[in-house]
Amino acid sequence: MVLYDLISRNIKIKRRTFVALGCISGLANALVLALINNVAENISDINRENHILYYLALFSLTIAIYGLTQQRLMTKAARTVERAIAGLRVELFECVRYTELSTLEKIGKERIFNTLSKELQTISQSAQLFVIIGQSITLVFFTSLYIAYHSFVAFLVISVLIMLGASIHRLRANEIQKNMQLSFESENMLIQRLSDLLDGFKEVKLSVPRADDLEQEFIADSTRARKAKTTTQTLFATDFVLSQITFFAATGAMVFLVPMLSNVYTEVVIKVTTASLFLIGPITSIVGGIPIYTTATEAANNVLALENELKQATQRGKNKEARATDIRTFEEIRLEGAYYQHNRPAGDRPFFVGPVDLSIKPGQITFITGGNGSGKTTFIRMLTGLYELQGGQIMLNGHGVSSAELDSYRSLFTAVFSDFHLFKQLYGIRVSSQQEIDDWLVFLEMNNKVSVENSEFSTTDLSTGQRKRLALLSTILENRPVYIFDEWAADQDPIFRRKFYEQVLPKLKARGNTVIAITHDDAYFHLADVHLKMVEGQLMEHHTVENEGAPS
Ligand SMILES: Nc1ncnc2c1ncn2[C@@H]1O[C@H](COP(=O)(O)OP(=O)(O)OP(=O)(O)O)[C@@H](O)[C@H]1O
Repeated sequence: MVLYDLISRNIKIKRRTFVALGCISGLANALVLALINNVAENISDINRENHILYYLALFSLTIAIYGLTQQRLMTKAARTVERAIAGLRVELFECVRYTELSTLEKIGKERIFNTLSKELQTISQSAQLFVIIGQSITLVFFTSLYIAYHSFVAFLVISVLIMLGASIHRLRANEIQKNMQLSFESENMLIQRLSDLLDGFKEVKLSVPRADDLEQEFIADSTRARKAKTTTQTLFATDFVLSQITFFAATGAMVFLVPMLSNVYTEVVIKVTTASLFLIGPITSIVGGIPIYTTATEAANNVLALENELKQATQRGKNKEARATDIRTFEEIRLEGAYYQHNRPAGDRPFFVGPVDLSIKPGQITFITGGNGSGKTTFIRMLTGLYELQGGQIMLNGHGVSSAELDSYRSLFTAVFSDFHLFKQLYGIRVSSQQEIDDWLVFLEMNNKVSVENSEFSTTDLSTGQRKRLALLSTILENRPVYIFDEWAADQDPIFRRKFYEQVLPKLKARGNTVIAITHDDAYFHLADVHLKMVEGQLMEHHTVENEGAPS
């Protein structure tokens, strides 16, 4: 049901149309059986009375009705499921978009990739299966009615055996689900190992032991996935064989058992036996479809679990319609007792930043220094609202920023993080003049390498320092009130580094922009209006630290 609920929650499924089409095609299918039985039984009479053409026409008409309704049914099912999947894809994308950074860090990229690609595809592949299973159930129903009409005892025997077959499957459903979950988790790990290989390809190429270890881990995960999948498939295969045996037992019961249990004529035995043989197709479809259905149900469970986790702790997720407003100016950003603690594995020493009390004024240039792991990046994420504070608050122009206002608050900032991502397309940046872009490209000494056309960089296949210049250009074109740079100049040559500190930052300041830069370039410390230092999660004025002789 979870699968049906997931598919139907955003689109209106025309159940009546599906049921009507399914009944017609199932009935037509059963009629084919009745016609064949009838003609075979009375062939000499039919020939004698010249009725063969009449039966042939009826037979053709029944097949045509079956073909048309079946085709409509399958097309409709595919359309419905694909529309639902497309909606789900966008919904999950939005869930990721609206979730918090801390939630995303907890969930991990691999699971999101796996769910958005493989799991949705699994659900999509099950579309035709719904029809085939639905239609097979209809056919089993009509054929059973046909059998019941001729012999109620035969009908009872068939029903008992079909129920027996279904119970065998139900008994093992838990074990199957457990193994499917195990294979999903192993596949997430496989994606992580593959990302390690691709993202760290250079490092892997340089070190055979690293490559060996990575491959060993990959093989171990792959073996785990294989074992879980093989166990699942073995369970399915046994189910399949048992259900086939049950079915053969049912057909055998028609000739061996039914005549013993009731006084039926030979022609009735022939009819119910033929009818039960006619059940082979639909019952095989149902039993064969169970693995796909179960896999798709498990995929639906994984989609829902991910969606729930993404939505958790996302207050704004509930209110997506309330779009953030762009804030283009501010008088003061103040942190009051701001505090954030990272989730750490049990037993690890907790790490927290804060409480931080700080005031940032427009046009100010603030430098933040501090040792590795002292909490500078964490602090920047707190300040920009990327991490929701666990204590204290952010005050904007004297008013506390609520959770619901965080999206708007974040629009104050633009940033080049140390692990920045360069978007080839200038998403969300509306530049009024091409001249402005070209001028900046010249200023950043990138005009001979890159051009911007249709809001897109002509290339991003550049050196790290050059890519950082393009990331800087994107932020400049964005023109937000506050600029965040996390060790921006670390990858620049000395000449451009100087240009960054002595020309770019003053240019931004002259434009009225505020700059907060994490930096270790002590040659330029004098350019800062405010100089702060982070020491083990505690933010303090730089001279205070120097006076106390704290470690750097
Ligand atoms: N996502 C995370 N989950 C758990 N702990 C984290 C996470 N990110 C950082 N930490 C921990 O927080 C501490 C501070 O990290 P942070 O990145 O803020 O330091 P930093 O001063 O920016 O360091 P660096 O100069 O090396 O970039 C580190 O001890 C780190 O282990």
